[in-house]
Amino acid sequence: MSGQRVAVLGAGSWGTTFAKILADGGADVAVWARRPELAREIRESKRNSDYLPGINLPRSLWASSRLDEVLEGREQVYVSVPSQSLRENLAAVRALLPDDAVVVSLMKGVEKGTRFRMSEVLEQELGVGPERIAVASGPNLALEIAREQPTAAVIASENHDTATRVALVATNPYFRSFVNTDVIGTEFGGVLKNLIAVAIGIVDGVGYGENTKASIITRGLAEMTDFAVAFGAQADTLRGLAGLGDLIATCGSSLSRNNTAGRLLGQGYSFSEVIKQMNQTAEGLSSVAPVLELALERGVEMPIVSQVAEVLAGTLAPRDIAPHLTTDPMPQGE
Ligand SMILES: NC(=O)C1=CN([C@@H]2O[C@H](COP(=O)(O)OP(=O)(O)OC[C@H]3O[C@@H](n4cnc5c(N)ncnc54)[C@H](O)[C@@H]3O)[C@@H](O)[C@H]2O)C=CC1
Ligand SMILES: O=C(CO)COP(=O)(O)O
Repeated sequence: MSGQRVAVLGAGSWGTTFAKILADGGADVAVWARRPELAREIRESKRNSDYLPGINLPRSLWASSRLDEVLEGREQVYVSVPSQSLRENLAAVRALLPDDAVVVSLMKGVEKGTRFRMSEVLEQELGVGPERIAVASGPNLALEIAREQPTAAVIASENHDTATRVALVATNPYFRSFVNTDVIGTEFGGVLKNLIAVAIGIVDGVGYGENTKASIITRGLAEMTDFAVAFGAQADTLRGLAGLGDLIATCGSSLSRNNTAGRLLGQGYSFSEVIKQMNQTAEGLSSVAPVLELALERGVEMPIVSQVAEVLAGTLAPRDIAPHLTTDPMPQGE
C-alpha cells in the first residue's frame, strides 16, 4: 500500500531499519531522532553511521528532531525508543498525535516498576484505545533486514483490521508481515526471548556447547509459553514468529545485543562492566526483574530466567547455570 504518510519515533538501529522497511514498501516516512545531528545525517546523507554502518537509506526518507514536524498529518506512528524511556518520551507526543492515527510498538521490553507492556504504556500515555494500537515482533535482527535479507514478522492488534492496515504498509519485497489478534502473546514473546538469549550468551561465554544451548532454547520456549499463557496469550503465538522464530534468531546471532551482553557475563564481566561496554540497548537486562515479579504474581515458575537474574546479581556463577531446576531431584514431565 504505497503513499501512506507514516512516522517513526526513534532513530536507533531498529527505528531506522523499520523506517527503511516502510519507505521501501512505498510509504512516505518521517523519522524522529532525539539528537539533531543524527536527524541531519539521516535527512541529508541518508545514513545512520553509528547504528547502521555501511547502509544506504532510501532517498525518500526524511528526518527531524522536532516531533511536531514529524507527526503532522501522519496516519500511522511507529515507536522504537528504549522501553524504559517510552513513558517520558510520550509526554510530548500526546498533544501532537493526529486524530485516528494508528500507533505501532516496535519495542521488546516491560516497564520496570509498573510491569506494563509497551502497548499498555502507549494506551495510558496517549489516551488511545486498543483498536488503534498494534505491536510488531518476530525474528528481526535490524542489520540483516537493513541489508535486505528476506524476513518475516508479525503485526498484532486486538482489532484485526488495524493489524491488516499496518501489515499492508509494513511489507516490501524483502519483508513480509503476518497478522494476529494476540497482542499479549506477540508482545511477551519479544520480551521473553531476550531473557533466554541472555542465558544463551552466558553459556556461550562460559564455553558450553550445542547441547546446553538446545536444552535452554527448548526449555526456554516452554517457560515463555507458560508465562504468556498465564497472562492470556495463545500458546500458538509462542510457537510462531514472535516466539520460536525470534528465539532462534536471537539465540543464534552475535548481532543480538542481549546475546552479546550474556556472553560478556559468561566471560566473567560483572553486570556494571557489561552495561559500560554495551553502546546499544539490551532490553533483556531491564526486563528480568519485572518479568520475574509478574511470574511470581501468577505462580509461574521460570527457572531459566531466575538463573539469569542470579547471574546478573552476581549470586550465581555463570558456569553453574543449568537448563532446569537442579534443586528438585524428582524427574519432571517435559
Ligand atoms: N535492533 C534490533 O535488531 C531490534 C530492536 N528491537 C527493539 O527496538 C527497541 C529500540 O531498540 P534499538 O533501536 O535496537 O536500540 P538502539 O540502542 O539501537 O537505539 C536506541 C535509540 O534510542 C535513543 N534513545 C536512548 N535513550 C533515549 C531516550 N531516553 N529517549 C529517546 N531516545 C532515546 C538512542 O539515542 C537511539 O537512537 C527496543 O525495544 C528493542 O528491543 C526490536 C526488534 C529488532
Ligand atoms: O529483537 C531482536 C531480534 O528479533 C533484536 O535482538 P537484540 O535486541 O538482542 O539485538
